[in-house]
Amino acid sequence: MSRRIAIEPLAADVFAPFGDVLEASGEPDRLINQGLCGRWHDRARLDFSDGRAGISLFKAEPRALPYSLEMVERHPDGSQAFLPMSEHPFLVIVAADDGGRPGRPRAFVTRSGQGVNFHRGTWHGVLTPLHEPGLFAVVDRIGDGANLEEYWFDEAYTIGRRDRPSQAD
Ligand SMILES: NC(=O)N[C@@H](O)C(=O)O
Ligand code: NI
Repeated sequence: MSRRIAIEPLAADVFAPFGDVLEASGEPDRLINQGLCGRWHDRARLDFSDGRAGISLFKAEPRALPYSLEMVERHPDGSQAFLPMSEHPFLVIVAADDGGRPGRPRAFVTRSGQGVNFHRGTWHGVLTPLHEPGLFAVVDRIGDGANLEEYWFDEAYTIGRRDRPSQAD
């Protein structure tokens, strides 16, 4: 099977097996602050085996497309959320688990204003901005242990350009 992977637009239903899509879309769950603010309430499953939730700031180098995916990782002890602090789209790569190894990855591109929360133990690519500044708030587990399992592919996958449908598999 081809090692080229087409990029799909991020959608909550498609992403559901891997995590949550965070976006202020549709009607808010609550109107607060004298009706001047919509609240999309409790939209991500935070899950930590022990330790606590923390918020860190990541400033990552933008990547160019096509992107060579050499590895994915997972965090067995906690979920991890990528919340962009700019309006730019970014690349989100995930893979289902197949007997302790990642299956064929899937690649998504966000729309401006979308963030993601990987469920605990979900195979994912590391934070992958596509534009400067690659500035994100990251909500993940603060605690003991590495909480990190990496898987390096024998052969890299090529994450294609969305505007080149010929790369679709
Ligand atoms: N290692 C780290 O803090 N970040 C990664 O988990 C990542 O997914 O980018
Ligand atoms: Ni991670």
